[in-house]
Amino acid sequence: MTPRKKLKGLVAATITPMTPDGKINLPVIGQYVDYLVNEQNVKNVFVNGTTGEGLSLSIQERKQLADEWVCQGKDKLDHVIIHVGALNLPECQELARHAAAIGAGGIAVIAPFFFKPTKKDELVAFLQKVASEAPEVPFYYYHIPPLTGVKIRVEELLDGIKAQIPTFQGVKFSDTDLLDLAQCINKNETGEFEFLYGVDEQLLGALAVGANGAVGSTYNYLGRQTNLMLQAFAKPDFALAQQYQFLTGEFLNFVIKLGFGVAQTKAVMTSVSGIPMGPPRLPLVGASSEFIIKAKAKLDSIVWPDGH
Ligand SMILES: CC(=O)N[C@@H]([C@@H](O)[C@H](O)[C@H](O)CO)[C@@H](O)CC(=O)C(=O)O
Repeated sequence: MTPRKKLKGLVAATITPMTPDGKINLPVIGQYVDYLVNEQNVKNVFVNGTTGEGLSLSIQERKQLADEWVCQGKDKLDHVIIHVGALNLPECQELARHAAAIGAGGIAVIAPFFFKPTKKDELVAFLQKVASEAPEVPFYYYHIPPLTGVKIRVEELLDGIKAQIPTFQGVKFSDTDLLDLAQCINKNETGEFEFLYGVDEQLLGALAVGANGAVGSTYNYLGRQTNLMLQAFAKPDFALAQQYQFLTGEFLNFVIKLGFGVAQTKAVMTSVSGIPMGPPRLPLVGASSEFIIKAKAKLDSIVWPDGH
């Protein structure tokens, strides 16, 4: 495999822009790339994941989106990771082959969650069959037990993983179990794997136990501020890093109480960036106008430590 720039820092979990009648709105992706790079200082993306409603899209739509992100991101983005997880193995494999063919910087896979793997070996066997379809592409396991219900601990999964999945590169860790994350990082003595944290409201805790970076929905519109938190942490200026985390937490705590998910993320991103993200796809339903007004007012009321 060609050596690549290590993935660290922020990764935006991309939203899938849709037209008012529910089709994929590919033409806005070029503008979206520029917005992430120029306004949010975010140069990595995770496409077709949870925020991207990947599991609500057809295989054809997922391929179109992957193509467009790779194409529009060329010479602008550092890493384009494509989520290729699905409920059945052939579709995952097809998407993995496609991601390899278009030159994606990485692929990621969630655990299948209708018939669920219950043991580590079952999960690894599934992941291995997907990874081997893209033998030159760095592979990430996407751990998101609140949505998949698959609670196999990652520190257990890591044992011997390289022998079975030579392309294994790391984990997108979307769980609040910082004990599991810390054990993974402790085992990763040589630093061969990357751990990208996925619960934005507690990223600082994950950084403290050694996460390399983060993948999340809020980095679409709070990337600039979260980057300042990463800088403060690296300095180190923990008091400043805490201020940023408290403020992003204040916003998320506010919207979570109102009811917050992918549909609401689409609405917030539309109002902050001006890029029309459109409605979500059923079974998700669009955010209410009351939510949009309150969320925007809350965001606007926050005074960030850098004065913006
Ligand atoms: C359950 C969920 O959607 N989690 C988000 C978070 O970024 C989440 O939106 C944020 O922490 C706010 O709760 C990400 O982990 C999901 C993600 O990275 C993805 O879209 O694949």
